[in-house]
Amino acid sequence: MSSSEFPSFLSPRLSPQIDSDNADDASVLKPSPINLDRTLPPTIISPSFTPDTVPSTPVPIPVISTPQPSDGLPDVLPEVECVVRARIPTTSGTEIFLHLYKNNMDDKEHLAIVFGNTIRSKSLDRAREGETEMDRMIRGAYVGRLYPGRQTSREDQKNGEEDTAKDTATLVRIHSECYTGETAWSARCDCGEQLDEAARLMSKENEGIVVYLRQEGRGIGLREKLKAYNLQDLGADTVTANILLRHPADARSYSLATAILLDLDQTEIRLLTNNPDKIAAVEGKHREIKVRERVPMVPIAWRMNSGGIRSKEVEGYLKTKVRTACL
Ligand SMILES: Nc1nc2c(ncn2[C@@H]2O[C@H](COP(=O)(O)OP(=O)(O)OP(=O)(O)O)[C@@H](O)[C@H]2O)c(=O)[nH]1
Repeated sequence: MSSSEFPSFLSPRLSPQIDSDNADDASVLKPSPINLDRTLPPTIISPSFTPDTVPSTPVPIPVISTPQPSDGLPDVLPEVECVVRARIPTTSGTEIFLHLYKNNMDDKEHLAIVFGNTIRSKSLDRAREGETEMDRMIRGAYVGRLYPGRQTSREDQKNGEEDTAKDTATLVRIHSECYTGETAWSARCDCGEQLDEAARLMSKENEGIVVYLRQEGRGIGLREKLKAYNLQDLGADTVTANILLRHPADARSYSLATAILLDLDQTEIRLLTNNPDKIAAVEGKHREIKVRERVPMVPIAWRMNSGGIRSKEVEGYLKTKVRTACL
């Protein structure tokens, strides 16, 4: 199947209403060119970064040597346990398996969105004392598919679940929750678009994992992020706004993602990101996981004629983000 045959994975978003009788209104919605700061290093703003056409499938970049881990990686990974898993048929036609985790670090419900039916959680499959077959099926610890009247969690092993040897590392995206970008149609960032793009690429491979971490607003939470937006409207960039609020520029941590990936039996991955800090952080202090390749996430707005989020706010956000990017 060619990539063009895959359904769009875009979630329903508000589309601008253009009044055809009023050409002036329509011109307001025209995309404006990205005006990258001239002081950025040439390697980041080279023409290869904004080519006329960018392949819809990004070109992976092998990770030869991992960047030095940033300070503060924990010596011991948190403990995680997948407490429930469920099949989700999606609007694009792709089926995903949502894995909900608990952990010994916080009380949040972190998730793994698993594409394909070959990746399994070790903690989910582990037998629980005293549980019945029905208990196992209700918490999602079954193989194959559920159907009315099914009696056992362990049947159906070969029903659509082929144990074929893999020759490529799994495509993984570590995604931090962004209520504004994913739910409130925000054009201040491209988080929702990046989640959709990750889903599109994983649907294409019929395999992949989005680890969805509940660390809203680069870890400062929604309330503080909204204050940061007001500071941005007052002229600060996204990093300065955090600092003015006495928060670190980026308060996220990825050790839960490392632990969740290990629970899903992943030790070698291809990581979808532009953020160099994520590579070292997700590999863990003791290199529990190896990132074989980095797959860039070029914003759709930077691909010629490809649509994507356009607004003066998202341009400011991307401009700040590109300073730390490894595109
Ligand atoms: N504090 C703050 N957080 C923001 C802002 N805009 C988006 N976010 C949050 O940033 C997170 C996404 O991080 P980004 O830095 O955009 O991207 P990334 O995940 O580090 O990098 P990629 O893997 O390349 O996408 C989400 O949790 C968003 O809620 C902002 O202006 N201020």
